[in-house]
Amino acid sequence: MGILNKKIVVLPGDGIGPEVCNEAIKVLEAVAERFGHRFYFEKYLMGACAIDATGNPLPEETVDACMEADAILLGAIGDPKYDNNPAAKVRPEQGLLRLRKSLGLYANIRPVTAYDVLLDHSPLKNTRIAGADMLIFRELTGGIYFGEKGRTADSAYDNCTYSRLEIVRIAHLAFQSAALRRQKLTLVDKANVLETSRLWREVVQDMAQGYPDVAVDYLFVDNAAMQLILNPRAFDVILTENMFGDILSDEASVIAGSLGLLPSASVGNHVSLFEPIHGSYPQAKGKGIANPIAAILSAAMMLEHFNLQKEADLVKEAVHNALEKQVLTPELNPTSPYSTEQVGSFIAYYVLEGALVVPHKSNIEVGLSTII
Ligand SMILES: NC(=O)C1=CN([C@@H]2O[C@H](COP(=O)(O)OP(=O)(O)OC[C@H]3O[C@@H](n4cnc5c(N)ncnc54)[C@H](O)[C@@H]3O)[C@@H](O)[C@H]2O)C=CC1
Ligand SMILES: CC(C)CC(=O)C(=O)O
Ligand SMILES: [Mg+2]
Repeated sequence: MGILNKKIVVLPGDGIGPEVCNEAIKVLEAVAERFGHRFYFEKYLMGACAIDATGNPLPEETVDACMEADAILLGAIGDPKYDNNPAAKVRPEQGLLRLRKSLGLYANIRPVTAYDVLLDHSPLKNTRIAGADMLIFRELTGGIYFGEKGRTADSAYDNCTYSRLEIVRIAHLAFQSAALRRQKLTLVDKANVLETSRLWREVVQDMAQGYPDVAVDYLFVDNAAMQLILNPRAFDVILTENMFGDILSDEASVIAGSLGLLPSASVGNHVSLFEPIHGSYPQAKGKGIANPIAAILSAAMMLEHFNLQKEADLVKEAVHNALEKQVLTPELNPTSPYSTEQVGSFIAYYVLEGALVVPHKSNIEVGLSTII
């Protein structure tokens, strides 16, 4: 792959979103410098910051810029002033949902890996978590988050609808991925109760005949929530609808070690979007304690999307090195002295310079003038 020019729209959002985005950009700039690529970053508003500035959680110019981009990097959106006000008419989350729908981002892909290097330092070493490695395909533009909603003084409803087409298109991606991995696909649904889940099961059963090498099994979501913790190594590819995927992937982040470690890619028919699976973690805003690795690994997924596999592998290697050298934010080690920015700089430095022997102040605080 030659030298690439790419325009990346950045939606930092709210809370810790801007902090983790800055670290992902720092790492992408290190990749660009090392390999000669040109990445152009343009920041736009979405979420609570956009409501504050324009009254709209997803301004028109943000959608237009996203449509024109080669890829989108998103931090996170959300603010307690809306979460704690059930009567709010405009909400940051509406911006994110509308963006996903406008860009047709129907598949959200969330890798979950148990990091040996973290387990080595943990009482969880040699437990059932070790070796877990799965990929969650979460449907992202249908289901209950997008159905008709209503409210009276004493009642409320949210409708859940799925069409065959919405299931087929993401199921193909999940089957193709399973075929390239360990040939196992688990559909998670609630087909004992929900009509939509029965449609998911019918469609996936039909499609399984076209993928004879992939073993398919079916789990009700309540059982799946338990099996994820009990026997995470049993999972390879998980395919599920929007809300179940949202909930199960946050649960699965505990297998990796922290919500701050899990990246994602959202794909559809046009531009793709890359974002950590976590939210805006408002309690941590400005404290320098947010883990930037989920955002950095989302940037690595973006590099894979650009077919820059060598570059993506280097970023992942740099993340492993940081975990191995215990350059961690405090949720992974409460005694760790490293901030969001220092973890990001350490990873960027590795990308720029290659292997480091020890985490030393000089590797983290200085020598980075070209990328920070
Ligand atoms: N994609 C998005 O932009 C999402 C936005 N949200 C929004 O975020 C706001 C906060 O929601 P919460 O339910 O508190 O979820 P959250 O994901 O922001 O935080 C939940 C917990 O996960 C941990 N955590 C999250 N990110 C972390 C990081 N980078 N490093 C270390 N620990 C981390 C913290 O312990 C935190 O208390 C809400 O307004 C919500 O609507 C929630 C999920 C996704
Ligand atoms: C607005 C929410 C659906 C965001 C969320 O929790 C997620 O995408 O994981
Ligand atoms: Mg979520």
